[in-house]
Amino acid sequence: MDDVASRGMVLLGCGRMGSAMLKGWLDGGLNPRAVTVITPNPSDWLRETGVHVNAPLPADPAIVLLAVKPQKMDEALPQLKSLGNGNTVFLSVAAGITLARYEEILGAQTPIVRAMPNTPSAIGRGITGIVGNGHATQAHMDLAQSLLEAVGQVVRVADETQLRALTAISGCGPAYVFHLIETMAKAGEGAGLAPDVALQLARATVAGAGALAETASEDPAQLRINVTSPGGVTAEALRVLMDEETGFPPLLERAVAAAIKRDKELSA
Ligand SMILES: NC(=O)C1=CN([C@@H]2O[C@H](COP(=O)(O)OP(=O)(O)OC[C@H]3O[C@@H](n4cnc5c(N)ncnc54)[C@H](O)[C@@H]3O)[C@@H](O)[C@H]2O)C=CC1
Ligand SMILES: O=C(O)[C@@H]1CCC=N1
Repeated sequence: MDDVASRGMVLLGCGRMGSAMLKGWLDGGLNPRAVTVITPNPSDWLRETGVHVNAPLPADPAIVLLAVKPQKMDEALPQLKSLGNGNTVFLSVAAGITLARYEEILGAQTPIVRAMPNTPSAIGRGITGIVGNGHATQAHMDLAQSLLEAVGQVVRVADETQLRALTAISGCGPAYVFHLIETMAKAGEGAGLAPDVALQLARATVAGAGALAETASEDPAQLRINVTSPGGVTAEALRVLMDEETGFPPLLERAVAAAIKRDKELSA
């Protein structure tokens, strides 16, 4: 982090993901004057942080965070080409775009780390997978990891292809869980509860179960069994949800396969 404070950091794009990460770093004590953000539409929050917005680039920043949409990368990234092939690490959170594609744009000697975070990073509860190219040294990987740990847990994956599956599970996963909350609330309404009560029940149940799954010594399967009284009520619901043909297992398998297919399309 001393290196970031002295050489500086650049953010390309500062929407939901970029802001969540920047907030974590600033809350952790990073000097805003060490940060330069390039973004066409800076938010009020960003302007008030005291970072440099759309200012000239530092000559040799320690790190560049790439946080534009994958579809914007080809248009946005070439402006940073002068920082490639040096000792600046490029840390990308964009889905789908491969290390090889970054090397094509920035130069083959550029240290690049691909990362896939998720939106709970906004409250310091994210989980991010990372993988580096051949020029990302241990020190570069450690820098990327320590920056990402400011917003949650970090796992390193052995090779880039695994980032696809990780994206489909933890990158997209919060959306699946939010949809579970929505659909539980809807089902509660359908069964006669007031909408606000149904939403409160669904939200607290998912949050409470998540916290229990994270802290309990038992694994999730045992926690499920703990809820399921033999011959009781939960068992009947689980008979539907755990059905091998029509329940969660085949449904989630299809959802994950669809996410992976799209990730492949984005990297084509
Ligand atoms: N939202 C999520 O849950 C996750 C998103 N990601 C990745 O993070 C990246 C950003 O996603 P979000 O933050 O959700 O999108 P967003 O739309 O909130 O932010 C993108 C930002 O890039 C800016 N931008 C557009 N064109 C630009 C240009 N030419 N130069 C500089 N900035 C430009 C936009 O103004 C915007 O502020 C994507 O590549 C996505 O794949 C990764 C993990 C999770
Ligand atoms: O939907 C997307 O493409 C990004 C990647 C993971 C979460 N959001």
